[in-house]
Amino acid sequence: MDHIELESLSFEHLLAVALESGQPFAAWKMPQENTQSIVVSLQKDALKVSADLEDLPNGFLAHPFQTKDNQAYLIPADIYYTTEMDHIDFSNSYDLNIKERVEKEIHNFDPKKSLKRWKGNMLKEHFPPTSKEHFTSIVGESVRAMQNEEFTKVVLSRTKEASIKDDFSPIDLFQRLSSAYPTAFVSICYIPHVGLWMGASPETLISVDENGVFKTVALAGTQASDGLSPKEASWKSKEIEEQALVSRYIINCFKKIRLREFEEIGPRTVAAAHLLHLCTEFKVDTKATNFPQLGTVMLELLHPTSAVCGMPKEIATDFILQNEQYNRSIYSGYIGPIGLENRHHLFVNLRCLQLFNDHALLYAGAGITADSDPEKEWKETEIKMDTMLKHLK
Ligand SMILES: C=C(O[C@@H]1C=C(C(=O)O)C=C[C@H]1O)C(=O)O
Repeated sequence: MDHIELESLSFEHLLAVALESGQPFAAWKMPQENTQSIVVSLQKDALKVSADLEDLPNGFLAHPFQTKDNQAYLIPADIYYTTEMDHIDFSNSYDLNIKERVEKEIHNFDPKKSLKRWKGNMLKEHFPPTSKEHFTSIVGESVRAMQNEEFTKVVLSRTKEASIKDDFSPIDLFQRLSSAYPTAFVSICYIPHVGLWMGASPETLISVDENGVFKTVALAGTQASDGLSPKEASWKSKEIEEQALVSRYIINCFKKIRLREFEEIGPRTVAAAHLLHLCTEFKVDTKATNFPQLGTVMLELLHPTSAVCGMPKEIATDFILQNEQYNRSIYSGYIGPIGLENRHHLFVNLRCLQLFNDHALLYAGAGITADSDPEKEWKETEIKMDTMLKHLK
């Protein structure tokens, strides 16, 4: 990496430049950390890649829920900056002319002016939002199929429109989410043809830290916290079974690769915004097990987990594709930084929304089993959407 020193540069300044530019970019804040980071690509489009963490350039990866070619979008870190740095890193692959032009653009940009241009880069249309009638009817249909033992679990999701004010600023929303949700992965990412997405995810799909420690979690079961702390929560057998199913799914993935040296912690109750979930954490020391590529291997095996898809995976996927009547795009896919700071951290893209020029589209789903009640599952998607909705206004 080469770098330029910039006086009076702020994270928000760079985020504003990226947002107005129409270039692919992503900015984020990790759970339990205050640092905010941003990568910007200097190419017009994101790269289409297979999610091979060992071979990819550093950047931000975004994988849809479902794809025909199993490819992810990569926003390479041509420009990288965090609130811990006193300079911007430029990837070596660009010549001096481009660096100077970009540097000038950043200097001349007035971040105090209200942002408008970004709206012109938004997608123009989307599938109609899901009606309550449709959602509850497909939940009912899946419950009947599960009572007939056709499958065990399916996660059904839906969308909802919410208006935004004329002077709505994605940057202000990012800052509100960052301070409201210290334990979430707060992110904003723009990919041409995929759109501008923002979210506050509570769920790691996989991470590999700078010491080679691999982690994944089984997160499922949902209740409104209603003022209860995680320690005070109690769970019904439906949620306990639903979460155990996700844990079993992960253990099965370890079994497929004959990996026995994993540590299992939980299940415990964890808080995510105003919600509580059950969570089991799985850890592997990839150095001690001599398995440096475990992150890539598990990513391929895990996604989509039964926390967002179902069991068995193929039947649940078919049920989702045939019944939801919209395209999930990167909702319930995975997103996150790879390679930067010598670590990878990919999160399930949940508690998120997609921005259009005059409104937002919220996404949420709920795990359905043979015991589910359609009305309650609708309610569960409503309270999940509140994570973003509360801060949109
Ligand atoms: C599908 C979502 O969340 C997932 C489903 C959960 C559940 O069914 O209880 C809980 C946490 C997440 O793994 C979502 O937020 O949209």
